[in-house]
Formats: sequence, C-alpha cells, structure tokens
Amino acid sequence: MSNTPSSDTRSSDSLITTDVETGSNDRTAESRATAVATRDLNVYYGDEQAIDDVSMDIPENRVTALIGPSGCGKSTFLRCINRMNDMIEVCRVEGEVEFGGKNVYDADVDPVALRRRIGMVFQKPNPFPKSIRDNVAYGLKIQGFDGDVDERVEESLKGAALWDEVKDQLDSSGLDLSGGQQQRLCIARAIAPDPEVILMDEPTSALDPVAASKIEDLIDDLAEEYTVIIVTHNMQQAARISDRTAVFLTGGRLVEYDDTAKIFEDPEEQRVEDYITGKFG
Ligand SMILES: Nc1ncnc2c1ncn2[C@@H]1O[C@H](COP(=O)(O)OP(=O)(O)OP(=O)(O)O)[C@@H](O)[C@H]1O
Repeated sequence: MSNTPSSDTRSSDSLITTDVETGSNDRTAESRATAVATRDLNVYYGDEQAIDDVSMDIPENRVTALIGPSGCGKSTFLRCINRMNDMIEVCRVEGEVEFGGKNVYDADVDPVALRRRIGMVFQKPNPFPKSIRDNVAYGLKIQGFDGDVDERVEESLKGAALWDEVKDQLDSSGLDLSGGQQQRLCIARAIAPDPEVILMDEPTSALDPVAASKIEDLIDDLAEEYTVIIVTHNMQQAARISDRTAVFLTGGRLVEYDDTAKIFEDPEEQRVEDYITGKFG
C-alpha cells in the first residue's frame, strides 16, 4: 500500500536472473480447484481507474503472488477479494469476485462474515494492545465461537509457528513481542476463525531478513491448509514462495498470469521480462 520501497524490496529487483530459485516447495503442479475468481473486475477511486478489467482464477491451497510496480493496483486487487475496499468511500467496484459459489459483491453477502472466511495480514504488524491470548481470541469472540477458546488459541499459535516462543507468556501484551513475532501473532489472529483464504499485503516488508525468512517458511506451511494470496515487491520472494504469479503493470492491467517458474524463467510478454529483470519499476 505504501508508495515507498522498503528494506527487502527494490534492492532485489535487478537480481532476478534465470538462476532465480523457483518452486522450492513440495507442491505439485497438478491443476487445483479455483478458490477465488475475478470476472471483468474494474475498480475506480473517483475518476481514477486502479484495476482494469481483470479476470483471474486463483487456485486453492496454493500461494499466488501479485507483483508489479508501485501503484499498479496490487493492494487494490487484494482488498477487493474480502471487500476491504468497502471502507474507502471513493472506491467503486464493477465486475465480480466469485468465492464460495457467490459474487462477494451480491447484496446479500455480509462483509463481516466474508472476512471470517477470507482473512487478511497487513504490511505492518498490527497487534491489538491486548494480551497474546486475547489477540488471537479476538475474532473468535466476535463470531460467537462456542468451542474451546484456549485450545483454538494454542492451535492458531502453533499454526503461525509462534507457540513455542510465547506459550509461557500468553497474558503478556502482544505489543511486547519483536516485529517478526508480532507479524506471526497477526497471522495467528487471521487463522483463528479458520478461514479458507488468507490475503497478505507485503507481510514481510517491515521485517528484518531473519524474521522475513521465518514468515516465508510459514507461508509455505500455510498453503497446506489455506489458499494464500500475497502482494510482494520482492520478486525473489515471489519466486521462492509462490506457485502462481500475476504480474500487474501500470493502470491496473493484469499483463501475465502463470506458473511462477514460467513467469520468472520464460515469460510470454517482453514487458514482464523487462520488469522482472529490473529494467523498470
Ligand atoms: N484510498 C485511495 N484513495 C484514492 N486512490 C487510491 C487509494 N488507494 C490507492 N489509490 C490509487 O490507486 C492506484 C493503485 O494503488 P494500489 O495501492 O492498489 O497499488 P499497489 O500496486 O498496491 O502500490 P504499492 O506497490 O505502492 O503498494 C494508485 O494510483 C493509488 O494512488
């Protein structure tokens, strides 16, 4: 969302070569059911068009990366999926986002219920000024969860690879954790309501390389259970962790969308090659 490049972002742009490591995970390339599909999606902020007629099928239980230069609409696209753009008054969405057999923009879709099924993790870790336990339990309370909250908190913290580090301090403030731990706490909070899809908007760009690397490993694990859609400026990160990559270019156009290895090793479009080899962006 920010317009400023951050520590782990632009520096890597010119490093993409044919040696770039892609598809290091164990997931196979077999075709998957579609978790989320957009159809003729157009998004405007007032008179300015931010997404231009994007139709895209996003596979379930895979990591899909959205890459492209600053301002090309990646965050806008991500926010359409769970209707976070509803919060922006000047934002207008045309077209469809299909999820769970419905267009999420249908009048009878409750955005709050939608966001329980499509969780979100932001660029800057944003824990609540509450205990670690309450941070994770927060969404459960809102949804009237009637199971064992402590058990779900433990499962979620384990799922976010944080349990071992915090199990003896669940009543301490989430704000006392390191940045990387805070981001994993936010991931635990996002997975506690047991969503199907997790949206991540540059989740490592505010973190040091070690913390970022832990989150990358975690994203790989999360794809076992969830569909992960991630915006990143860091092309090496996209190459390392994603199965599919969508390249957006100026004006919110989806220029190429394919298996990650294909995008990084043999893209169809010259503009995509120029972008990933650092000729612009
Ligand atoms: N809340 C908003 N109000 C008005 N215009 C906006 C708003 N958010 C984004 N835009 C505009 O929409 C376009 C796409 O922005 P968006 O943040 O989606 O791009 P991005 O690719 O995620 O950028 P970045 O990589 O810098 O985060 C830009 O021209 C931006 O200025």
